[in-house]
Amino acid sequence: MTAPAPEPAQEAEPEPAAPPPSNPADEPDPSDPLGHERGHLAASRAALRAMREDAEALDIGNVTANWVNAEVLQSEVDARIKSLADLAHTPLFFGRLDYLRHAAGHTFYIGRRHVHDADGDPMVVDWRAPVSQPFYRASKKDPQDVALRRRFGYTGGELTAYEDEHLTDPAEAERTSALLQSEIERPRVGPMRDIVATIQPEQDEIVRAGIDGTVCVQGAPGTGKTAVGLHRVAYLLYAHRERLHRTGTLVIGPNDSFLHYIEQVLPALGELEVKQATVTELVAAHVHAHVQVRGEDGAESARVKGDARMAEVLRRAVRSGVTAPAEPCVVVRGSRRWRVPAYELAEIVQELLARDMRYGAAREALPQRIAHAVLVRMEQAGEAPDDRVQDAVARDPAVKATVKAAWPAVDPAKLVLRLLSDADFLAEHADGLLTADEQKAVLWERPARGVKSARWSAADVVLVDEAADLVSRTPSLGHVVLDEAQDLSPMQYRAVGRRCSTGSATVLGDLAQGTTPWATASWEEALRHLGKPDALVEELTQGFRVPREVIAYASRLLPSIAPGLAEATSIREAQGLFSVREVGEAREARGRGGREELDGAVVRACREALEHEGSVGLIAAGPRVAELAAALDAAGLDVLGPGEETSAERRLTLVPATLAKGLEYDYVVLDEPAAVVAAEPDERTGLRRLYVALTRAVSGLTVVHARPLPVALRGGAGESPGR
Ligand SMILES: Nc1ncnc2c1ncn2[C@@H]1O[C@H](COP(=O)(O)OP(=O)(O)OP(=O)(O)O)[C@@H](O)[C@H]1O
Repeated sequence: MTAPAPEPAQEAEPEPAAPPPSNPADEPDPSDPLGHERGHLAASRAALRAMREDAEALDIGNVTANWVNAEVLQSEVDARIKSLADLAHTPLFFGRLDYLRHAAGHTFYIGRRHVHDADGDPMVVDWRAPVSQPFYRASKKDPQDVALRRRFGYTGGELTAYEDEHLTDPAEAERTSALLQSEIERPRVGPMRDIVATIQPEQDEIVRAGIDGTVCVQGAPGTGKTAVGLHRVAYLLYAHRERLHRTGTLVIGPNDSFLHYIEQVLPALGELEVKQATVTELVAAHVHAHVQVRGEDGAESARVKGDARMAEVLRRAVRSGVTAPAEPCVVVRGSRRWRVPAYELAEIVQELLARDMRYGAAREALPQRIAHAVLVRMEQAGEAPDDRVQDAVARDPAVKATVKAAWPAVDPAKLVLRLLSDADFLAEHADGLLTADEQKAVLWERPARGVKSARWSAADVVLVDEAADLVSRTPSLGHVVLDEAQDLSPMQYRAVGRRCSTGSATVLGDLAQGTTPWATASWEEALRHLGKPDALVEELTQGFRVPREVIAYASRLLPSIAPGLAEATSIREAQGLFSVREVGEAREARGRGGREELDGAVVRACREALEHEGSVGLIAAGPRVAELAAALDAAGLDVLGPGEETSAERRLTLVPATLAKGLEYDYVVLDEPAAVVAAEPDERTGLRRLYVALTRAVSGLTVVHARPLPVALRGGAGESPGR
C-alpha cells in the first residue's frame, strides 16, 4: 500500500522491522507508536514461527498405532504446517481494535489468521472471530464498545503507516479512510485478491449471515458480489468448521477462466478445501461416467430443455414403466405355495406410487412389501415366521420377477436418451406440458444410438441429473455459493438446489448481466426453482471497480436491458480514463479498408493502455478475436488468452466478450460495440453482453468503433466523451 495516510495518521519511511520488545505487553511508547506496532508485528511473526516449529515437531508415533489413522493425522499435521507459513507479502495483521471494556482484554490485532504466543494469548486474532466484527461494522453512530480502530498500511511487506479513528470521540469528524481508498484503487495484476482488510459494513452483513439461511445478492457490476461470496465461505468454514468439513462446500462459477481468476482467494485466507466447478462440470461428473458434453443446443432447444416443465416430463417418464401386475406372485417354500393375488400386488404398487419417495427407494421397498403380504398369509396359516423369513421371501426369484415386471430399474441416462430420440415417447410424457413445436425443439436432430456415443449438450446433462435425482436422492453439501446465477436455467437452479437441499446457499448475480436466452427475470422465481423460496434478497449498490464516468456510460443501457434496476454508484475517487473513438466513416468501415483502420486504432489504444501500470483487457466480439490477435501479433504485442495469468511482464489479454463476465482489468479497450451486440441471438442479450464488457474496467476504458454505436448507448448530443 503506497498512499500516504491523512491526518492524524502517521507516515514513516520503510525501514527494517524493529526487534520485538522483550515483553510485547509493554505499554506503547507514546513518542513512537509506529515503532511499537512494528515491534508487535515482529513479535507476532516470531510467535507464528514458533507455532510452526511446534507443529513440525509433533511426533504422531506416540499418538496412534494404527497406520491409517497415522496417515490421516500426518496429512492434517502437514496441512497445519502449510497453513502456518508466514507469507512475505501478506501482512500478519491489517487492523487493530482497542475496546473500551472488553472482558478478555483491551487491544486486538486483526489479521488473516490467529497467532498466539507461548502462553496461548492471542497476538493476532482471525478476522472472522466475533471480537473482530466491530472492525468492519463499528461506526461513530454505533461504536460497539470500540474506542480506537486503527488501520495499517504496508509497503513491500513493511509496516509503514497507520490511520486512527476514535469512534467515541465526539470532537473527531467522520471521514473516509485514505488507506481503504488506496487499497480499493490499487492497480490489478494477476488473479483476484482477498478484501479482508477493507470489507464494507453492508458486505460484512452478508459475509457473516447465519449458515442456516440462504442469501441472495443482487448487485450491479463491481459491487463485490464475488468477493463477498468467497469471504462468506471462509467465514462459514471458520464458524462451522466441523459441520462443513463433514458436509462440504462448493463455489459454482460460470466458466473455467472465471474459476481460475478467483481460485487463489480462499487459499490465501487459509481455506484449501473448497471445491470449485461450473454447473456443467458438477452435473456431468455426477450423472454417468460415459455422459460427456460434446454437443450444443440452439437457443430455442436449450430454452425448452432448461424450462422447469421438463422436470414434470421427466417425472412422468421415469415412472412410466411402472405397471400394475396382471399375474399373482407365487412363492414356494418347502412343500407350501403362497400366493399373493394380482389385485393385492396392484394395491401395493399403487400405494408406493402415491408416496413421496424416490423411484429407486420405492423399488427397493417393493419386495419387502410383497414379502410382508406372504408373511401375513403364513401367520394366518398358523406359522410363526420371523424377519429372516421375510428377507428370504423378499429375495425369492418369484418376488424378484414380479418386481422387475412391475417396477423396472431405470437408467437415468438411457431414459433421457430415449426422451430426446424417440418422438412418440416424448409426446406421451410431454402431453399437455410442451407444445408440438417445443417437443420438436427438444428432440435431437439425429437420434443417438447409445449413451456413450450420444452428443450430449450441457442442457441434456442437466436433464440426466434431474432423472438421476428422481431415481435416487443427490447428496447435499453443507453450503453452496452460486456466482453469476442470473444465467442459470430453471433446470440448472434445480440441479444446484439438489446439492444444497439440506444445506444453504449464497446466490450472487445481476439481472442486467443475464446473457442466456433463459436468463433470470426475477430472484423470487429463481429461488423457488432452487428450492429456497424463503431466502433473503439483498442488494449491493456501492461499486468498487468501475470509475464513475464509465459506470454512468454503461448505465445508459439499463433502461433497455433491466428497466427496474438502479444505476450503481462508484466509490472510486480516482477520475479514471474514458474515451470513445470513432474510426473512419461508418459506410467505409463496412469494407476491408475500414476494418484495417479499426484494427490499427485498437492496437494503438492497447499500446496506450500498456503505458499505465496494471492489467489490460481487449474485449471483442467472438468473430473479431482472430483478426485482432493477428493485428496485435503483427504489431509485436504479446497477448494472453482468458484464463492465462497476467504478470508484470505480460499484461495484455484478448478476451472474447462471451468470457468477460466476472473478470476485471485495469484498462479495457472495447472493440466495436455493434459487433458485440450483433454476435448474440437477440438485441436484448446483445446489449446485456455489451453492458458486461463495458463494466470490466478498473481505471480506464477506451471504446473504439467504426460502425455506429448501438442507439441505446449514444446518449444526447455532446455526451460522448473523447470525440
Ligand atoms: N470492500 C472492498 N474493498 C476493496 N475492494 C473491493 C471491495 N469489495 C469489492 N472489491 C473489489 O472490487 C472488484 C469487484 O468485485 P467483484 O468482482 O466481487 O464484483 P462483482 O459484483 O462480482 O462484479 P461482477 O458483477 O462484474 O461480476 C474486485 O476487484 C474486488 O476485489
